Amino acid sequence: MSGPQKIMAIAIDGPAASGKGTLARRLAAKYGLHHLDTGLTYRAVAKALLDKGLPLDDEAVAEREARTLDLSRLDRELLSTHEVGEAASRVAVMPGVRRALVEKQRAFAAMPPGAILDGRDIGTVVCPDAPVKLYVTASAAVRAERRWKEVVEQGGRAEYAQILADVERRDARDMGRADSPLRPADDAHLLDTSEMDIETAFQAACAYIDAAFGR
Ligand SMILES: Nc1ncnc2c1ncn2[C@@H]1O[C@H](COP(=O)(O)OP(=O)(O)OP(=O)(O)O)[C@@H](O)[C@H]1O
Ligand SMILES: Nc1ccn([C@@H]2O[C@H](COP(=O)(O)O)[C@@H](O)[C@H]2O)c(=O)n1
Repeated sequence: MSGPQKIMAIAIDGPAASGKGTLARRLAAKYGLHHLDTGLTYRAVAKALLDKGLPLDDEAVAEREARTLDLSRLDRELLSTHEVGEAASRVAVMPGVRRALVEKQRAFAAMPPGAILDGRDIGTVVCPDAPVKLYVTASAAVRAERRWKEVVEQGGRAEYAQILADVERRDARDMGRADSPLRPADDAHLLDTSEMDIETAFQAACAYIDAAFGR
């Protein structure tokens, strides 16, 4: 008789536009794991407030939205706007919102055979016992350029200087908040992709994960 199935959890954190989502999606496909972009959960709460004309600074109201969030209904395309991202980083400072979302994220992480979660506090708060933690980063200038290219390739208009200012403001808010600030977990593996393309970053992450799991 086989014992209980071992759950494999991989935690990926990093600042805005560092490439953690791109990496997490590819790693989930390679290792056959579920994937949750936890940024979408904060974005969904923010969008619900915006759509209903509710204030972004009322914690009780925002927590109520967070408690009713259905993780199976996160629509990346609808949630990807700049306005929603900004609003998400404002509701993400609220402990009540974080508590509600972290409960849901932990339940997701416990699904067999395992999951990859990416965000800002996965290795430090959501899955502190994850056997593999990656902290993906790149300089603010490189991240802003990646985001600028993304917008232009999708047919949008963007000012590089404006995007750089947005990236820096988001970093300051995410790293400076009192509850669950963005920082690498003490046992996280640092992956600075400033000088890596997507494929090189993916191969570096796979090499680290395979070594951690003794493959
Ligand atoms: N190593 C890389 N080299 C060049 N471009 C990259 C690299 N990694 C990701 N990108 C590109 O940078 C952009 C941002 O990547 P991605 O959305 O994965 O970042 P993120 O950290 O998940 O951002 P956010 O937290 O803001 O959602 C995307 O257009 C992606 O294709
Ligand atoms: N684990 C997380 C994930 C995200 N946030 C906040 O949400 C904002 C939007 O996230 P994106 O990754 O989709 O850009 C982000 O700026 C954070 O404020 C978080 O706090 N914790």
